[in-house]
Amino acid sequence: MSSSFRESLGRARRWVVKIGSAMITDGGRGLDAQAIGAWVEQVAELHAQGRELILVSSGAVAEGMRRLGWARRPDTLHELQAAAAVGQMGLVQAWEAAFQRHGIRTAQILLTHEDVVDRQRYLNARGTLRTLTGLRVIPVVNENDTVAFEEIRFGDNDTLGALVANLVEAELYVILTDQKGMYDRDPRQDPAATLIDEARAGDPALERMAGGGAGTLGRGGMLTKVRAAAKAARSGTSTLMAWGREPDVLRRIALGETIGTLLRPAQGPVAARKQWLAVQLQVRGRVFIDAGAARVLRESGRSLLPVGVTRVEGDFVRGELVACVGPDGAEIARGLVNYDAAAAARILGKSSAAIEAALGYVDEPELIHRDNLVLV
Ligand SMILES: Nc1ncnc2c1ncn2[C@@H]1O[C@H](COP(=O)(O)OP(=O)(O)O)[C@@H](O)[C@H]1O
Ligand SMILES: N[C@@H](CCC(=O)OP(=O)(O)O)C(=O)O
Repeated sequence: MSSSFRESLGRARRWVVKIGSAMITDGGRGLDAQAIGAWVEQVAELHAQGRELILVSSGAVAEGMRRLGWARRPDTLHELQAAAAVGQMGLVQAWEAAFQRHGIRTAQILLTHEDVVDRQRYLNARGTLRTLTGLRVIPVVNENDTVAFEEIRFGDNDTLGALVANLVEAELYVILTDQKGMYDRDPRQDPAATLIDEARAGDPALERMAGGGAGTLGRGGMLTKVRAAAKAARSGTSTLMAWGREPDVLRRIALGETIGTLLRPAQGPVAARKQWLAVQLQVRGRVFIDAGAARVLRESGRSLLPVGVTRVEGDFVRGELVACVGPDGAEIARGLVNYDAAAAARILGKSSAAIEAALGYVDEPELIHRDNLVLV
């Protein structure tokens, strides 16, 4: 069962890949261009297969420390922020240069905690990330260290990566770190520690096995990774922790190979995503549907096709949440819409086969896919 799950996970379309400070700076010796080149080559390959990838890259503080000649992670917030500001320049330069060799554009996204917890900003960040991946750009995300106050800092990029996975509803969250995965205890403390192949994300036993306090470069250690996996699971995202220097690590994950530690969500992605969208998102518009469509949504749990829609209201973009309202004015369901308001207005009442003639392109035959639809 596990290996077939790995195989299906390998086919995941949307990935968030987080790379820790120790990995990217070769233990603090400076940005490791060779390692970056190897990851980028693999990301470019997965990207060419039509997948969407978002990188969460640590290393700004570590690279800043190196550039400033500091051997020890500073204690004061302003020194940390200064180091991050210096190092972030090198970080994005390194990613951009490596992706340029494959003709792939990159974008820098710096996020604070507020960008994810505030609904308006949340939608903004989500919309921007989705637009970028839609444009086939690879976003490179880091915490906005220079403006984040101590109390609102993500504090570690493991958590930031999980929240980004929630934002874009990624199927897979890969954490590349300096260990082969998660062990039953800290392998630095006890070389007899054994690697965990698979566990349930959020299992409290995992926290007891995870050591906190990372080395001089990173912040999180294993505890934040375990907690991040639990957060990622809220959107049905599976987390896979693996060694960043493992040859062909991303390619092999994509092939479904058993590598690293897999932390699986208890709920399947569909159920988790439905729950997530019901509580997290704001309704951006309404689509009015006819009696036939209302019946199939209620009774057969099917997707909403444009043919059953009579009118649209609101200014939504693709991927946003809209309410489906029946002929009697009552809300029947909510779901993530596959077309923006203008396109939806042009295809309403039409059969799915007629979408291309109306728009000149087809994103999806459904207006709202049943996986993204919750009855209310
Ligand atoms: N149970 C565990 N399994 C694996 N690593 C652990 C465990 N407990 C603590 N660790 C430590 O966590 C470290 C990885 O975390 P961290 O240094 O924050 O890396 P990163 O920079 O990739 O986020 C490992 O080097 C290891 O010493
Ligand atoms: N924003 C910080 C992230 C620090 C951090 O979380 O590091 P890590 O635990 O190595 O992922 C930086 O770029 O240095």
